[in-house]
Amino acid sequence: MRRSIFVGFHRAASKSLAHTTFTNTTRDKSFTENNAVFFSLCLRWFASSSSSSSSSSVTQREEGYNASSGIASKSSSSVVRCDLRRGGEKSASSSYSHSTETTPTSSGKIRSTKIVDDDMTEQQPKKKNNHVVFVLGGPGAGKGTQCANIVRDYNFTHLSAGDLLRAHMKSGTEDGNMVAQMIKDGKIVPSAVTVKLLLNAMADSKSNRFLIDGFPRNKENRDAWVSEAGYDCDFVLMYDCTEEVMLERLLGRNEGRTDDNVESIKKRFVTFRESSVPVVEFYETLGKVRKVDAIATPEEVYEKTKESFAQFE
Ligand SMILES: Nc1ncnc2c1ncn2[C@@H]1O[C@H](COP(=O)(O)OP(=O)(O)O)[C@@H](O)[C@H]1O
Ligand SMILES: O=c1ccn([C@@H]2O[C@H](COP(=O)(O)OP(=O)(O)O)[C@@H](O)[C@H]2O)c(=O)[nH]1
Repeated sequence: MRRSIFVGFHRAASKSLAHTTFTNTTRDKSFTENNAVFFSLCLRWFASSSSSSSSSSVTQREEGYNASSGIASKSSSSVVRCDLRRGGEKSASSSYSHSTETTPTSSGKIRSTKIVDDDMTEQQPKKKNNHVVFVLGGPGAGKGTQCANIVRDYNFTHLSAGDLLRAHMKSGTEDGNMVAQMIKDGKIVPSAVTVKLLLNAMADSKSNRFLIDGFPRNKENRDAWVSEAGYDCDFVLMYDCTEEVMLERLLGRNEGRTDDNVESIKKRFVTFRESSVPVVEFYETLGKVRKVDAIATPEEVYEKTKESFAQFE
């Protein structure tokens, strides 16, 4: 990691020098040359300091960089894994900060992507043969209904994050009680809990095709997933529906759920708008979203859905 920061710094410095050299007037050339000497000394100092573990100033530089870019260091990501094994009680916001796009400067972006990639390949061997489709859409959009069709026709295993959480809340543990209250309030359960449940369910399955229904519900969920699973989804299947239609469907669902009442539904809609829509938008920037109009009949919605699964026939 230090090496990649050094390379990034070297590139940024070289770029800055090149820019200065080609744009300044002759009068400024001596200043530019002095600058070059200064930068060169800095680089030498930086390189020698990087190789010495006792240099506090370089460590501060590195920590400061990580803090501003939101990149978890190697040591912090291993702490997260320990927490997951223990039961994931740590709050999601403090556990996960892996990200590739939060770095404030453009030169930082290049460096941060490299660091994340290094961490992934070194610590998280990718399970390249797993296919994961995230199934998203507002509450009541018809995700579960369509997942049942996909499972029947394309040999996928359906993992509903909501169902896993509802089973967990019945455990009677402190964690389970917390989940029960969060579901009633339409809040998003900490990523550590949900990711652990999902990965455990996947580990128990012989399948390598998974429909993960109702997850990730926010960007933090997604980052936690990538951090722990070591890979992202193949694509996101997004069921697009109006709140009016979803409300009607939810009130007619009759599955005895604690959150299918008007008060909870309104809260779930707010959570969906504020937290889940942004994660869909994030995946849109990656070109991974396949949107399906969910207002039509279940059969019509499935006809559209099938277009995304041709590769799995
Ligand atoms: N296209 C559709 N048209 C009408 N009702 C639907 C449609 N899709 C699902 N439903 C019904 O709406 C309710 C919510 O569907 P569900 O699949 O449970 O949604 P989600 O998993 O997105 O919360 C269920 O009662 C289901 O039978
Ligand atoms: O990844 C998830 C999935 C679900 N939930 C919680 O479980 C509830 C029900 O989710 P589910 O997907 O079962 O139902 P939907 O609201 O989509 O119909 C949500 O409102 C959240 O409180 C969560 O916190 N994280």
